[in-house]
Amino acid sequence: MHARAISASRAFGGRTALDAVDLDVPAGQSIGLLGPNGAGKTTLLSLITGLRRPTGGRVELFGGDPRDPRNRLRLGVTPQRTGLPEALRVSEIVNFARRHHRNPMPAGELLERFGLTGAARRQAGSLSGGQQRSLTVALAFAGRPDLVVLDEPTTGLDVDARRRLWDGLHAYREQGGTLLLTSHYLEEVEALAGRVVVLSRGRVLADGSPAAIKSRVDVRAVSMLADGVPDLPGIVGHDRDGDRIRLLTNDSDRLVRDLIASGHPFRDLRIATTSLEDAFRALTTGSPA
Ligand SMILES: Nc1ncnc2c1ncn2[C@@H]1O[C@H](COP(=O)(O)OP(=O)(O)OP(=O)(O)O)[C@@H](O)[C@H]1O
Repeated sequence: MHARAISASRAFGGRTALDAVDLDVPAGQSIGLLGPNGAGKTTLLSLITGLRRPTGGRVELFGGDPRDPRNRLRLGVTPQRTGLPEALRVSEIVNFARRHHRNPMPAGELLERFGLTGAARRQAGSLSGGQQRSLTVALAFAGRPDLVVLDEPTTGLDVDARRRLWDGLHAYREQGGTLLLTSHYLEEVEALAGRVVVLSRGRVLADGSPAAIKSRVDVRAVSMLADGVPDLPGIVGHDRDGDRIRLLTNDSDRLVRDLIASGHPFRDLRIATTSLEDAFRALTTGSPA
């Protein structure tokens, strides 16, 4: 097991950010941590990477203490926000990272993998936002790590830059690497992870294949002008905006058929996709606020 959280909790002051979370990260697996803002994803990563200690439970990295430098040397990390020394060239930054490791990846290979070959001689400050992000992710791979932990690797990147970065991550996976990443995008964890763990309010809500998670968070909103909420099967949550009632469901076709058959009076029916945040709330409470 490359990393493990055993009933791990973390509080900040009186506030619980992580609440008795169990997570196994076996060698060779790619895991996507998905969850709304404030779910505890970054906090969990900070425990696994040894930046913070749990206030309850235990966390192991390579079977030992995440703060032990011997374990951390086998780890590659890209935090959510990072700075680059703007005046240094890309190749200088890459070599600086490589020098911390005994058997680093050749600089050319690393740049090639993340689509940065043409930028090797440029100063970091002159790169586009996407290239800077790709470089900070690439640096996590400099030491041929056994486990790579990435916090929202592609947030803010355009579609092309995101795909290029995904290609780099796929290459690592194909060589047997172990990946733990957070994301706000279901599409991203589907593309990169074989397993998805959904966190919400500091707890694990769901843990399964991307397809299984997708079917649970694929929620539609059937909304209408009506007086009350109909009592029908398949409604996983509801809310109200003035006279408009929004019914959340995993099967909008069936809900509409049942609604009409029930004779419940309504006007101005609309069907819309929902945000992932809605889906998480439906998963958490069965009834979004
Ligand atoms: N250093 C800190 N001091 C106080 N509270 C904190 C600290 N770090 C995190 N928190 C709180 O812990 C909770 C979990 O935050 P965390 O950053 O782990 O969530 P997240 O899932 O990574 O969110 P996001 O997707 O926005 O990055 C939040 O309520 C946050 O406000």
